[in-house]
Amino acid sequence: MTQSKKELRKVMRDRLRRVSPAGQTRRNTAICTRIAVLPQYKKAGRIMAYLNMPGEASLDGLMEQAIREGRQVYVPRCVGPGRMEAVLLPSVAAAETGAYGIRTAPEGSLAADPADLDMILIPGLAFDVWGHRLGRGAGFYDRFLQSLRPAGMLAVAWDMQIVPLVPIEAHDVIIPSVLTETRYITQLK
Ligand SMILES: Nc1nc2c(c(=O)[nH]1)N(C=O)[C@@H](CNc1ccc(C(=O)N[C@@H](CCC(=O)O)C(=O)O)cc1)CN2
Ligand SMILES: Nc1ncnc2c1ncn2[C@@H]1O[C@H](COP(=O)(O)OP(=O)(O)OP(=O)(O)O)[C@@H](O)[C@H]1O
Repeated sequence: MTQSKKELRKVMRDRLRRVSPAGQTRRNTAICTRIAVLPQYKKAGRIMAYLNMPGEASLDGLMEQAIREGRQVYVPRCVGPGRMEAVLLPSVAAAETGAYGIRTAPEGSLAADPADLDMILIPGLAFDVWGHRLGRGAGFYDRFLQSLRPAGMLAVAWDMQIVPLVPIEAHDVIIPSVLTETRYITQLK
């Protein structure tokens, strides 16, 4: 791994730690509202989102709403070194603590065929306007997204996570669109 990825992770962790709970809530509410009105989201019957770790935008409100609307919502479950699955979440309240202390779907939840997902909402520590993503350094999303359609992928972040340039390596998957509380940056035509 390049040293600069490591350095940027540290900078981002420090920056994200400083956001007040009220500031987080305000940003998260705006983000959930903005995703909910996207045409692509409105059409999506099978959505992969994520249960946030500290310093990530929370999609809990959006996921609850989507489940109430009868859509299938999936979240990551770590199943091996660098390998994850998308497992069906019956409700946000039903989430249990899994690997790395991250909430995930209860034991025995069905895994999706990743190719069947209409939309994949992707967390990260930092993104740039070219869709480069800095993750937590285990390569879970790079492997998971490797052979999937870019059109269904949407990165989700707070404004402060958009940086001038994310250092990338050959295996890094480009995420064609990024949504924040104020911006929607897309490479898609
Ligand atoms: N909300 C959420 N869920 C997710 C991810 C994510 O980024 N966000 N993941 C996306 O990948 C997977 C989990 N990935 C993780 C990767 C690393 C660490 C972690 O704790 N890393 C250590 C350093 C490890 C090391 O280098 O030895 C650390 O951050 O201190 C945690 C989760 C699956 N679920
Ligand atoms: N498609 C892949 N095939 C094999 N190895 C991979 C692949 N993608 C990433 N890796 C390996 O995984 C490790 C972590 O990659 P990287 O630093 O890009 O993770 P990340 O995207 O920041 O993490 P995460 O997706 O877990 O948030 C690297 O050592 C890389 O070589």
